Amino acid sequence: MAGTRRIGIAGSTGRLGALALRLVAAADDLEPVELDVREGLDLSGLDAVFDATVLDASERLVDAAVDAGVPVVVGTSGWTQERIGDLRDRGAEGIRIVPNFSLGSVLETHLATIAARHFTAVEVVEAHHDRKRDAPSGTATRTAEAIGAVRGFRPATPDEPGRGTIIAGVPVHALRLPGVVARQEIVFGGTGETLTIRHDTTSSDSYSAGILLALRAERQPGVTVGIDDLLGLS
Ligand SMILES: NC(=O)C1=CN([C@@H]2O[C@H](COP(=O)(O)OP(=O)(O)OC[C@H]3O[C@@H](n4cnc5c(N)ncnc54)[C@H](OP(=O)(O)O)[C@@H]3O)[C@@H](O)[C@H]2O)C=CC1
Ligand SMILES: O=C(O)C1=N[C@H](C(=O)O)C[C@H](O)C1
Repeated sequence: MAGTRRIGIAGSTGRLGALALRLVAAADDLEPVELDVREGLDLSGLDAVFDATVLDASERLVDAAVDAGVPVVVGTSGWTQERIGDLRDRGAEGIRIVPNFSLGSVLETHLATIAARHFTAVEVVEAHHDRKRDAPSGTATRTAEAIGAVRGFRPATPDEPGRGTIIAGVPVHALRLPGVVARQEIVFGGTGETLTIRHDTTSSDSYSAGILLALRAERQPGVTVGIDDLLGLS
């Protein structure tokens, strides 16, 4: 269709990719093209790519997109600060890595950066469905990094078995259970009080608005993490 932007969708057979495929197919201004990253990385004719695969495939896809000058919205979790730093060093442009597309989750992490100015002790507990392949979640990792950036690196006292994965000085605990979609609690401990910030994903519909916002956003220079800028939060 004239005037539509062609969006390559990698991982369109999976939960997140199938949602993106439906959203893009239903949008008047976007046209979906299903991509199987296992079969090749030809991105010609695409205006942007949406990635919802696994980390290894995601990294290869983003490398190919950087070479081809095609913008990418990455939904796949597991991108480390180090790998994002490598992309920036390569001069990557138009890459947006989104740990979580849901408005409530983005706000939860943002609110945690405010609380982090006032509390020195904090732990994160995330829960996801039992088909999730990675742990801790991309959202919990990003949350811990965002808290760590406010507090400065302060090693958590208990770096020992049974006390979670320490990310940017913050212990992160991961549960994988049937019956759960996604949930995250950020618990701050202070003098005679705790503050808990909790977000519940009850349906993957929560990702829809953020996916479309990211796909329709103007191409950003360099590498952007999250959709905070698109929500007026940064
Ligand atoms: N940012 C966000 O808001 C969200 C992020 N996610 C993240 O998105 C990613 C996908 O999640 P989800 O959709 O639940 O996962 P699924 O397991 O449902 O889907 C994974 C998709 O990746 C494809 N795939 C698997 N291995 C490879 C490979 N080696 N090369 C190419 N493609 C591959 C699968 O294809 P096939 O079917 O052929 O195996 C499938 O299409 C995860 O990292 C998850 O954490 C999930 C939800 C929200
Ligand atoms: O795999 C999932 O389901 C999700 N993955 C993302 C993550 O790792 O944080 C986002 C959301 O929590 C759902």
